[in-house]
Amino acid sequence: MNEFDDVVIDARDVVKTYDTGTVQVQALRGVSLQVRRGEMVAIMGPSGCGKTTLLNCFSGLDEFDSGTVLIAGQDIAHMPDDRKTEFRARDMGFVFQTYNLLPVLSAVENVELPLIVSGTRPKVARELALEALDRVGLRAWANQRPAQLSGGQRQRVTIARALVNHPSIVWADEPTGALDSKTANEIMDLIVELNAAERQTCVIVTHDPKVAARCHRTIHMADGVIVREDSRETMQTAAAASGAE
Ligand SMILES: Nc1ncnc2c1ncn2[C@@H]1O[C@H](COP(=O)(O)OP(=O)(O)OP(=O)(O)O)[C@@H](O)[C@H]1O
Repeated sequence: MNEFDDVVIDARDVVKTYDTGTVQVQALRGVSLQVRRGEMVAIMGPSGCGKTTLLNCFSGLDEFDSGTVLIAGQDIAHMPDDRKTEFRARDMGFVFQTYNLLPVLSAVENVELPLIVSGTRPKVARELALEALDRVGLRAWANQRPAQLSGGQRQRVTIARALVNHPSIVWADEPTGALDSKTANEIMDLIVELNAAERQTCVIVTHDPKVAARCHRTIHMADGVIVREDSRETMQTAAAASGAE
């Protein structure tokens, strides 16, 4: 672990209960995880085990009952909402399975949107958005709307939007879930390349052992807790054995 220095995500004993009024579901039952700067960590486990809940709670998108989450030393759960929003906009990028792109906006307008919302001047936002599209190989598609792009291209736009601010942490929930395996592989190439170039910390929820095999380590969850951790080498062997190579 010497190639990574400081801990940027430090979660201790996080408990999260959903209360639907009729039933209470304890989705996280005391989860602790430390992730170091520049690490790519995959979160795997059966459907309903708490992966998305972990991502939402750790990234400050959702509240939790108890425990602590420090991001770069900052206790985001207890930040005032406006500061939390600003912190997320500045330091975090989000990539979801369903692209969450606005259909009426062009690729470049989608990418610049978070910058405009956080107060960047439109001219500067446009330059940064074009530069981000360049990084994902889509500058020539800047004026196309999402419907005019393939699934892989749309996911690239989502990645450009997540990276436009050069965030220190990227949270990805099934980033390749909607893609065929060749395109999924290309998207992972891109994520790995960007991680290597910018030393972003990436937390990736995935069902795909091939995706996990590209990460530095894989955390396995079951029923709201972390049950095991595997190295990249172990996941590469597992991916190969499952025929996923
Ligand atoms: N908004 C909600 N209200 C009530 N229960 C919820 C809510 N969101 C999630 N849950 C429950 O919390 C548990 C964990 O859900 P979560 O979405 O984190 O699982 P997951 O591992 O990401 O699943 P999947 O792989 O299917 O996406 C599940 O039992 C789920 O039904």
